[in-house]
Amino acid sequence: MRLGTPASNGTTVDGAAVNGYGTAGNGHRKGRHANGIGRPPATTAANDEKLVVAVRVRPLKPDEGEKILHILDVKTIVLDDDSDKRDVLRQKRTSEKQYSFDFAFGEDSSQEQVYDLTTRGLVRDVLLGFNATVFAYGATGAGKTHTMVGTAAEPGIMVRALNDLFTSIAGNEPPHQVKLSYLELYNENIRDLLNPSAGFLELREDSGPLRSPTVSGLTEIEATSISEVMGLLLRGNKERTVEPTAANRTSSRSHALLSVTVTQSEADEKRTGRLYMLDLAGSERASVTKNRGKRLVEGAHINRSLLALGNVINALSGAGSGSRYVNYRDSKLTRLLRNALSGNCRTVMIGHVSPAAAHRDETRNTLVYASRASRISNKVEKNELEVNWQVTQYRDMISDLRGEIGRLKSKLDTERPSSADVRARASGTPVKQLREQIIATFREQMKLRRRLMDIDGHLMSLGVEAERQHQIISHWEARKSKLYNRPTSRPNTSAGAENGTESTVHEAWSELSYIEREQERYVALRSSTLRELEECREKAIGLENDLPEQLDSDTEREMLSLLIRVHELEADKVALHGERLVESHELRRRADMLQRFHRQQRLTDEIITRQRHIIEEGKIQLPMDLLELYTLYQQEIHATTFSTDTAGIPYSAYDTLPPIKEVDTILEKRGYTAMIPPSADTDGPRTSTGGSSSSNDWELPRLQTASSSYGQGARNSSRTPPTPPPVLFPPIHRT
Ligand SMILES: Nc1ncnc2c1ncn2[C@@H]1O[C@H](COP(=O)(O)OP(=O)(O)OP(=O)(O)O)[C@@H](O)[C@H]1O
Repeated sequence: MRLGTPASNGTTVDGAAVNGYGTAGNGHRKGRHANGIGRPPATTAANDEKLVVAVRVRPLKPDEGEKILHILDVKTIVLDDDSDKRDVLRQKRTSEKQYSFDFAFGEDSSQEQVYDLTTRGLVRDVLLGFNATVFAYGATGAGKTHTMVGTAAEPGIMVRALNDLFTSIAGNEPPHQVKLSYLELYNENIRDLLNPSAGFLELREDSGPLRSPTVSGLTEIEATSISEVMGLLLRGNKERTVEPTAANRTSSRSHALLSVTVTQSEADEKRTGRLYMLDLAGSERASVTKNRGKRLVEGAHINRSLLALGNVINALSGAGSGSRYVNYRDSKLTRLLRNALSGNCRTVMIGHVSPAAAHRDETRNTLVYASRASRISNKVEKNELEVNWQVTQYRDMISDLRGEIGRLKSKLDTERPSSADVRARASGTPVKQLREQIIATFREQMKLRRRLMDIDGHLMSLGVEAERQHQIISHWEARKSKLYNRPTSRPNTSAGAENGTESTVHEAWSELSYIEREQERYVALRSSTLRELEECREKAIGLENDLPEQLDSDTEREMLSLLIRVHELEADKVALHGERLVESHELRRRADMLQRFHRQQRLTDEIITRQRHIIEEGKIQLPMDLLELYTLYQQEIHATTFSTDTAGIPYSAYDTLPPIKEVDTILEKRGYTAMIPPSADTDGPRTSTGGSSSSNDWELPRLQTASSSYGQGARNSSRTPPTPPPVLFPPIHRT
């Protein structure tokens, strides 16, 4: 079954429509919510929701010696990183590095503080119908289990969240349904912690375009009280694979995922939110854990899955140049977390570090990892709220009208009790038949319209997904220079992939084939639905045309016209919903396109800049026409100097533009000189922020080479010592 859904037969439901892992909570309604919290309709389309990143420092143990970490303020951690001291050239530089996060928790932070600032809000969101995830990351022995599970005296996030949840829903009408599932991922095998005898469970992906993860046969238990839910949690925790290692006497050797689903049903509405709480196994170095044999194999699995998670975080955070394919398939952990990291879910990551000098490397890695993670943003589709809110308004209007019809109906009955003939006709005559036929055709129309809307929505998702796959393929082709050297053709799938990148492209092609087949199927479905709808509409018009001749009184006419109006409004409501959906899809498509253009532009700028350095260094005489083109290009740069880029960052390329004297001269003649700032050394070594940590393993090498001396430094090389290269315009990684 899909992770966290009650189905037990392994079947899946369409993520967008029902309860897919990581998909948006789906029951929204107007005004007050069940927990009494009112939420105004969101006014934006899909919102970029940054992943919230917190880091917690565990207390230093008595035998751990020197401390290398301290908390500067509520957001900043300072690491005394002596790695630079080993570097003779950098010995004079400060060895302290600052890392900033959404929250920094010191050694004396309490379980309550950590819960309040990281997870309490998520519980509220889940009750509003959103999905949310909180996960603990860090080296082995850094305090993850302490934060997530805790002890009886100091309960952790899982216990507090469940407590909060039950307190919030107590006494609510209609009552909430709370379901719990708890699994562990041990050596790439999934075990049901609530039913360990079930053996290893299979992780599947459903057939929808979102490919939502589904764990086949996972138990989901309904809990009606806090004591029941605590019993389940305790039971699950006892089943976790925990072993002593040299680094931690009670080291969790598995990743544990607790999923809590909260549903509230009222009339025909259903609101579902999910909270995922994840205690990851610790990243570790064999030399620290002194692991051998089985422990070493476990460690390798843990590290592999965490590396895959690191790569996903790296790719999602946009590190390196250009867009990168986000490969979730390298481990079950990333496949399980796919929607939590990239989908429609609010996510909080709590990094854990030890303050001891002995764990310096692990600590630095975690801090860099967490810095990367803080660049990720998730799209949480609040727009659904807005659409649903408007739909609810229509529904209110319709129910008002229905009330009016009821009143009219009784008026009709009471005002004409004496006329037996009229009564007889009203209860079994053409007017009644007509009315029923009209209702039936409208209902049919509604059904068809809804179907059409679903089809359109699905087709659009497929279109967006196809575009994404095309993008992956064209990146790969560009990298391989295939765009220029040979015609594009689909790789021979039977030949097998040569390397990791190619296998990614093979996946993209197969995904694309699947999408194309789906598109064909849905286009055919759309045409037949449209045909049916047209027939139904014609039938309704025919019935309406018959009406006036059959009606005897003004009240009857009024009643029927109101009836029709009700259905018209219902039709408008569905159409509005559809249009909104179309708009939000279109916005997403355009945002993707803009991003793509933006990346292209940055690449072009980078290429031009590099070429200009070569020209500068080689003192190459430019042909006049190229000089003219450079001049035009420079003018364009001027024109956009004070504009804003798509990410809202003022786009100012000129301050980093390496000057070409001839172009500058031409510009000067055209009156632009005043706008050219002096060439500045803007890319000096940055050592004091986490995001720019030089010890970042994931960062791709910068495009400019350290050996190239250019700009002011190059031209004045006889007078001044070489300076570090300025940032080329515009920095590519700023997207
Ligand atoms: N904030 C804290 N306050 C007090 N004790 C802590 C804190 N954090 C961790 N500890 C203690 O440190 C030890 C290691 O912590 P814990 O087991 O939570 O680490 P872990 O990161 O989950 O390790 P592993 O990945 O090996 O499971 C435990 O004895 C725990 O009680």
